[in-house]
Amino acid sequence: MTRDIETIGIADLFGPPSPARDRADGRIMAAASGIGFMAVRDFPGDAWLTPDRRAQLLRIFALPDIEKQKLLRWNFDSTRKNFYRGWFPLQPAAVSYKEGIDMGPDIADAARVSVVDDPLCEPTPLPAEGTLPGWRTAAADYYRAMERVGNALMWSIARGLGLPETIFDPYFEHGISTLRLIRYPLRDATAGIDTGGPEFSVVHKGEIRTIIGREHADSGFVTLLAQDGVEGLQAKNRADEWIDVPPANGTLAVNFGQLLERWTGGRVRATRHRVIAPKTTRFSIPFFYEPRVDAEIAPLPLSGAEPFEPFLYGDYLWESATNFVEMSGIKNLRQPRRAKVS
Ligand SMILES: O=C(O)CCC(=O)C(=O)O
Ligand SMILES: [Fe+2]
Repeated sequence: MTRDIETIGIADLFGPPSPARDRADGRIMAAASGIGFMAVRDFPGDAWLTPDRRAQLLRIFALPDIEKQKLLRWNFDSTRKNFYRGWFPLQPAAVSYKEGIDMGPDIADAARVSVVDDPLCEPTPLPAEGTLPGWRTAAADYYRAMERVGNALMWSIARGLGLPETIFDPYFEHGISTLRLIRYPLRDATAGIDTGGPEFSVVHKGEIRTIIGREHADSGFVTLLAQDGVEGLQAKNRADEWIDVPPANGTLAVNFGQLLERWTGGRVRATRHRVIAPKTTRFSIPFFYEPRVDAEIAPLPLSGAEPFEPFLYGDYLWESATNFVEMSGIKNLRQPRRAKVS
């Protein structure tokens, strides 16, 4: 088992079966079942991972407040009809000090919002084209590039588990992956918020650092995270130590979500992570690769894996995602589509 976060070239995942692809599969599975974090490079769409290209997406943060407010979610502006997609503003009293936007598959293809009455499938409020020319096209392109990487990793993980590589495919057709853009500004020392408590700060290499992203594990299958050159992300290793996940151009940090951990009976690890305040504003771009809302998640044919009661992805996701502070106050707005067997 490796202690550090490995960088893995994944070009071979996009080609035919080969010894090189087998080696990449092996390294990915070792990361997935070991530390639960890796960095990947060399894939179609990796041209996105430069400061200039990321800046095309991050332009949205320079919009005047009045434009951002038009994108707010219902829990921040009750005149809005969107609950799950859209803008979350800074919440100064919360440990997580960030603003940003959550975008769904309709960003890549407008036909991919569902007519079903489900907030998990609602359309994403987006800035008008005239306000941010070319931005929607860039975000659509980025979303599609990340879906492709997520898909390639999904196939690799299936092979790594000794399962047919297409075993997950039906679950991911019409998936509801989220592209999120985040900005963590420096905390405003004059805001009157007492950040002196232990939940707000940690000692890192002898220095007191404020936490700006609360410790958590992600909910979905895999997360593909583009960092924007500024440090701060940390992952918890198996020895329960916090290790830095340094940003590097041309790479995505990858971690595995709780869905995959449950699905594989714990064979893959959903690693906990957090963000500590850097010296400058931090931006990050996570892409949460996720199945369709009505996917029925049942135990995989893995020997020795703990069985579990099948569940619907949407029910599980809503329960999990609405615990995060940017989704506060909406849990009761969606009822499980399947009653729990008690
Ligand atoms: O900003 C980061 O680097 C981490 C973001 C994150 O963990 C999340 O949004 O789930
Ligand atoms: Fe996360």
